[in-house]
Amino acid sequence: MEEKRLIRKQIFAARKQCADEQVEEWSRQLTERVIRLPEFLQADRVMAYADYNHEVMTRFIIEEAWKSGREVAVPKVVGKDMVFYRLTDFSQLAPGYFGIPEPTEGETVDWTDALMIMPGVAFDRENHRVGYGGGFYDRFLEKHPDIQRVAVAFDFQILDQVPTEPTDICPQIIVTQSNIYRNALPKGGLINE
Ligand SMILES: Nc1nc2c(c(=O)[nH]1)N(C=O)[C@@H](CNc1ccc(C(=O)N[C@@H](CCC(=O)O)C(=O)O)cc1)CN2
Ligand SMILES: Nc1ncnc2c1ncn2[C@@H]1O[C@H](COP(=O)(O)OP(=O)(O)OP(=O)(O)O)[C@@H](O)[C@H]1O
Repeated sequence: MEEKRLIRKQIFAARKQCADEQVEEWSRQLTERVIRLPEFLQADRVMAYADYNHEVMTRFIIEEAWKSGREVAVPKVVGKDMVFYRLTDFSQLAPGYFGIPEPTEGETVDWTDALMIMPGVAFDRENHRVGYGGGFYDRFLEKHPDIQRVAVAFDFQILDQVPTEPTDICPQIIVTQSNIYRNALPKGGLINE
């Protein structure tokens, strides 16, 4: 869809403009919110992603998860699917699909009950999500309905409205450096924490 293409273009440009230090600072702030969520505290398993190109850095969330004894996995693209591999050290990652850091080898996991930290390009306050357009998360989540979905994004990735499709699976919670959006509340209500 043309509108999604324009949104991706706009957000990629904004992400590119951010200084590395800014991305890191916001990612650290956002991590503090994520690790205080009851959903995170209750999770034994965290399905994260390995960031690239100024996405929200997941390194601090992953380190916190390890520190508190939680298991962590990250995705690798295999054909049209994502396969999650257990991650115990960042040295297990190497540039893969479109240069995204991916696990090179190791143990795959098939968790049905876990907390997922989702990436995304843009979101709106009703928790609709636009990704890179591969449909990887929608296809994976369709098969894993019990996985809790927490998206992470910078404030500039939250738009008034983003286009949706019937196959989209939205995050239940979006965390930015300054807000938490929960779609269980009316109109995806805003909670300041
Ligand atoms: N860090 C990270 N890992 C992830 C995702 C993600 O969003 N972030 N994914 C989430 O699905 C999956 C990979 N999905 C992708 C889907 C399409 C393209 C792609 O076509 N990239 C091109 C064009 C980008 C564009 O301009 O639209 C490129 O990078 O050149 C890349 C990744 C799995 N791993
Ligand atoms: N459950 C599904 N089954 C089959 N096709 C799907 C499914 N979910 C999405 N698709 C298709 O995948 C394509 C990309 O979907 P979409 O634009 O929503 O990707 P995205 O969520 O932005 O990307 P990503 O999840 O990779 O970040 C679309 O053509 C869509 O119809």
